[in-house]
Amino acid sequence: MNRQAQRSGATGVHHNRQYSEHYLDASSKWFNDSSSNHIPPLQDYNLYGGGGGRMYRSNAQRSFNEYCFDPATPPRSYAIKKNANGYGDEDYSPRDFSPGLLDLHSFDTELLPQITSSNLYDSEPYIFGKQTVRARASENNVSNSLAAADNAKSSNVAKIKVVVRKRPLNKKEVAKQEEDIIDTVSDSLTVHETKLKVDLTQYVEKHEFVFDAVLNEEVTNDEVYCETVEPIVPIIFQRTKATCFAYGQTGSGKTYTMKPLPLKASRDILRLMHHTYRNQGFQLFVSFFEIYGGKLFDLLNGRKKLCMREDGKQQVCIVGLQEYRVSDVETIKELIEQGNATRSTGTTGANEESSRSHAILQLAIKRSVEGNVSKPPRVVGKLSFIDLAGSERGADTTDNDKQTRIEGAEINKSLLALKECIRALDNDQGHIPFRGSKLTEVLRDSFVGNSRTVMISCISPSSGSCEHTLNTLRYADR
Ligand SMILES: Nc1ncnc2c1ncn2[C@@H]1O[C@H](COP(=O)(O)OP(=O)(O)OP(=O)(O)O)[C@@H](O)[C@H]1O
Repeated sequence: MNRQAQRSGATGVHHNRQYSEHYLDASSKWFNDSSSNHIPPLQDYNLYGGGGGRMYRSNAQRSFNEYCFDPATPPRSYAIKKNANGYGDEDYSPRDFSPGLLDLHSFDTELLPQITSSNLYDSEPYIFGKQTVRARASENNVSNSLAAADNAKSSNVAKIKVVVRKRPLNKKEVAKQEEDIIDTVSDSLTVHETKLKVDLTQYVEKHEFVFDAVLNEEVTNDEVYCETVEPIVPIIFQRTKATCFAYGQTGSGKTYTMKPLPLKASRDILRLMHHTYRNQGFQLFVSFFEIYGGKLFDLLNGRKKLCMREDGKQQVCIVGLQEYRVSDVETIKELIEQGNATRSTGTTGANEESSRSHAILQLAIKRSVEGNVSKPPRVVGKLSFIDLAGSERGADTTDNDKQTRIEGAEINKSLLALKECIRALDNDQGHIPFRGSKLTEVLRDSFVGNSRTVMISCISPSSGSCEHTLNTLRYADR
């Protein structure tokens, strides 16, 4: 009891310390400094209900949609047409889609060549007429310095960041009188593992870990976003590919953590596109697929089976994957909801099955080559969100059911391969072992070149999950 009380005290201290600093940072970045603020303030940041939203609401002044109007976007009624099963299908007009990741004649999986800040803003093909050029000159100067600031910021964003998120005890755990065995203080945490001696007396073994950030059970989804994805959003305009994934046992909070992130990121991306990078020809595309039993399924196209190929330049392409060009938050929200619904209803026993698949949502920023709109746009940067299969599923290899064993082995393979790739990236190894699994092959282009990786390790605080929690923390430990 005493220990428990002390521990919650420590957690509180950590929370205050960490986030009082963060709020200062966030406020100066987002709304206090309105003169240099390149992203307009948010109106409602709490769509999924998980976040506190307290950082943003009081300062909202303008409707976000003011910045998001793009006549090239198909009407929303076009974007989401569902059949009787609730899946999107052939009702879509082909004109609503990009060519898909595998258009062998497109440059889709290739990055645009380096664009310096100055020519990024001087690029005339997007400007219609000389008067407009002059009128926009001063605007562009401002944008120039803002982009330069983004460039400077990008060099400060760590190549790999590992964050641990502890969820609160749930009702079931409380009913079973399970204890919270995790202490968090600042960026470190301690697991108190109860063990038995040979004479059956109990003792507690402490396991200490330090990470780039430790988020305790009081931390909201908004705060998770600020700590993880928000810093990398501006740099995907600077030819960077970034990956954010959640790792942890089933029920540890991976989906709860990951679900709001793409929408929050899309809002910021659109805000940058319509403000800092206005008239620069950037386009945003969304795709959403899952890897289940080593096979790929399109979550925005009725779980259509997809296949992966490598082109002559060893660029990975996903044949037939639908990508939607989007320019407003509402459409993105609907696409994400559609994908999530497809993920869980596409197989029997929603939760059970969702923990056996890896869901990958990608936000790609593209731009036409040298302003030539007749050519397919090229990828400038990409942000991938991955809700991984439950980590303990990889251990299902002893299950009697053959299918479960095969799935378990596949998950095991992909999680190990992912860890190997991250380790290789972390050590700046020239060779990244992508071929270890479908998951890492699909992510190949997100790991090469200028990349950023954020791993969110989700843990349950309960004594009953101690072994899984230790496994998760050891996986995340660098
Ligand atoms: N930080 C949190 N605060 C409050 N509730 C949480 C938190 N994290 C998770 N939960 C709740 O715990 C339950 C399990 O979470 P979630 O479905 O995200 O787990 P998961 O790791 O994605 O599981 P699976 O691998 O089976 O998909 C959900 O009901 C979720 O709402």
